Amino acid sequence: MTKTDQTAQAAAAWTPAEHEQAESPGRGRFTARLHRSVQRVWAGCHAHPFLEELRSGSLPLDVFAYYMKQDYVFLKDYVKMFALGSLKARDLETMGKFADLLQQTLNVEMELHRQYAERFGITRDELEATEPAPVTLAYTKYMLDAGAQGTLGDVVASLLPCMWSYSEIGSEAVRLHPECLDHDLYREWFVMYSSDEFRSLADWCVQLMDQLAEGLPERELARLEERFVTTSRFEYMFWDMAYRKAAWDL
Ligand SMILES: Cc1ncc(C[n+]2csc(CCO)c2C)c(N)n1
Repeated sequence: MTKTDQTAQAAAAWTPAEHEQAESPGRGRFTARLHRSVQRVWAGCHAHPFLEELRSGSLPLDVFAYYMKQDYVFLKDYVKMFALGSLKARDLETMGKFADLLQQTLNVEMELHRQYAERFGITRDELEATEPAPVTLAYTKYMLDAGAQGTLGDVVASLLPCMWSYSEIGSEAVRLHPECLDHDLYREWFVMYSSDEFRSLADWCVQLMDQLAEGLPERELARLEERFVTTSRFEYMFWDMAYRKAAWDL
């Protein structure tokens, strides 16, 4: 069996848990539809060998370092989605929330990212000099284009898989594979993405998506769903790119 077959088999065996619960806040209506539409893709992420090995602690350090570098260039563009969120929002509360997220991610989380990377032997210069891999570039440019051309709904539908899937990956890992917290270096990654703070951020974004979808015609809902499915597929490809350390051929 090839790695891809194994991943598909593991994905089929993986059973969704918390996020399927009807009482979860904001998981009603449109976001329930979104979640259903990416079930196979997200299950593929959970079951990807990158995450399996990260959870068991057997992921080679050089593979994680490659992921960290690509993630850093990803974040540089991703935070611009928060700027677009602030620009396209119509009420002060949402404008302020996106402005806070921009400030927090750009000035606090990215600094933490630099410090964490140093523990893997990646210097700040090396991080700054990282050239985006094809998948990183395609993902961020697709997302920024969808956000720039579209409404606040397009911004949120495009950036949501990043937050929601990471929150699900972090909390499911800690719940089902508590040994993921035993690793000296990878522990921090799981602590961050399984935190209550992170979950409330994802919940806020899910609720905002539901509010924005209310009353929209099916034609627009279908476009938002397509954004959400596409960036979810890019999330899967990002894991796969990092695992294979996939870069430009020439
Ligand atoms: C490829 C990729 N996808 C998602 C995340 C997770 N993430 C990045 S920024 C952010 C919101 C602010 O913390 C979240 C959840 C990541 N790091 N890398």
